[in-house]
Amino acid sequence: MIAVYGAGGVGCYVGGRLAATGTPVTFVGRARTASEVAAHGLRLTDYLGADLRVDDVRFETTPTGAAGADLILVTVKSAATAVAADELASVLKPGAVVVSFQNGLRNADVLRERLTEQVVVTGMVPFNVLNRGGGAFHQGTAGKLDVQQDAALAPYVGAFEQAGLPLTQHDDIVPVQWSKLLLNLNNPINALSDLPLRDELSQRAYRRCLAAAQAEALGLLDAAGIRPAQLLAVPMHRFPSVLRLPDFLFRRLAGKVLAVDPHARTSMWEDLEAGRPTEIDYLNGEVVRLAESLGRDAPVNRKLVDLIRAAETDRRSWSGAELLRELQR
Ligand SMILES: NC(=O)C1=CN([C@@H]2O[C@H](COP(=O)(O)OP(=O)(O)OC[C@H]3O[C@@H](n4cnc5c(N)ncnc54)[C@H](OP(=O)(O)O)[C@@H]3O)[C@@H](O)[C@H]2O)C=CC1
Ligand SMILES: CC(C)(CO)C(=O)C(=O)O
Repeated sequence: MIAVYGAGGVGCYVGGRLAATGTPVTFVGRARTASEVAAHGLRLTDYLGADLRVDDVRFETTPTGAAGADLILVTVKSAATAVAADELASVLKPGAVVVSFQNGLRNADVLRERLTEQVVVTGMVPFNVLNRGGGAFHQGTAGKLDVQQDAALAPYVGAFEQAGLPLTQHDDIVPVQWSKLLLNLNNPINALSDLPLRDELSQRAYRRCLAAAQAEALGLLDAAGIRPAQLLAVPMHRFPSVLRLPDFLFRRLAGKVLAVDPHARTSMWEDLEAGRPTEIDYLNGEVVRLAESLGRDAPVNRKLVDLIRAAETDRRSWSGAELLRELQR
């Protein structure tokens, strides 16, 4: 049996796709999600036109829902990982395989520290999941699932393939995680813009903010000897120059980036909207930490951390020009 621990956007979508193709899945999450799913079942759609339903969903609201699971997909937000790990430690059987399908760099380590009798594998979800409400979840952008190569995953490879979400196994997942983090540097910009991703990325001023955050991070990664993996058609080190292009050229050369669901936003926008703490410390905060470890500074990413911290208590929306000015100060 597979358990999803933290059944929200990513968990309901990935677990739902597995369940829709006949894999037994138990979802563990909050009561509000449980009642939505009890009322409507799960509906999983994607940008390619897939439209799947799961009517009979096993949804539990206590950690014991994961007891007996052979594979556990952890999909809580980063700040909730330590608590989830402690809860899992009290119910999981020895030898169970736990995959972190979370953003950031350190969630799998947090799980590993606490789940000493289980096998913890680092994973990464490259695509966007939109929670449409009423048990409906939509994959808005392309991408498969990335994981650290591990023999313990062998029994589950077929199920993911059948679900249309094959696992790409990597010898070293760290450069993949850093590349995803470079993309996630947009999360605070998107959240501060208060716009859907497509509208935000259509505007050069916001893209210049992202280019500044990425260029800063890329310089630090270079100094640290870390080479981010290539996730999309363009190598990561060329992203800032593509982002800085005028709108008409950007549309022509990187139009695919804008072919995202018109309603899709980042998970950080969802957190601000719901009044929850964000993952800013685990995303742009990692760039600030990397700078500190090198005896350097990361003023653009530090400013984005500060702006999101402020927005967590007192929210306002920023135009692209305003945000760019603030980051250049
Ligand atoms: N959304 C997206 O498009 C993408 C997100 N990601 C990453 O995936 C991870 C998950 O994100 P996302 O799915 O958006 O997050 P969500 O907030 O939608 O889902 C997480 C769910 O887990 C619940 N939860 C937290 N702690 C526990 C617990 N101890 N037991 C049971 N349930 C718990 C949360 O409830 P509560 O809110 O009450 O804490 C929430 O309902 C993050 O790291 C995110 O950055 C990666 C790619 C895309
Ligand atoms: C896929 C992406 C980059 C944007 O939705 C994301 O990871 C997030 O929202 O956290």
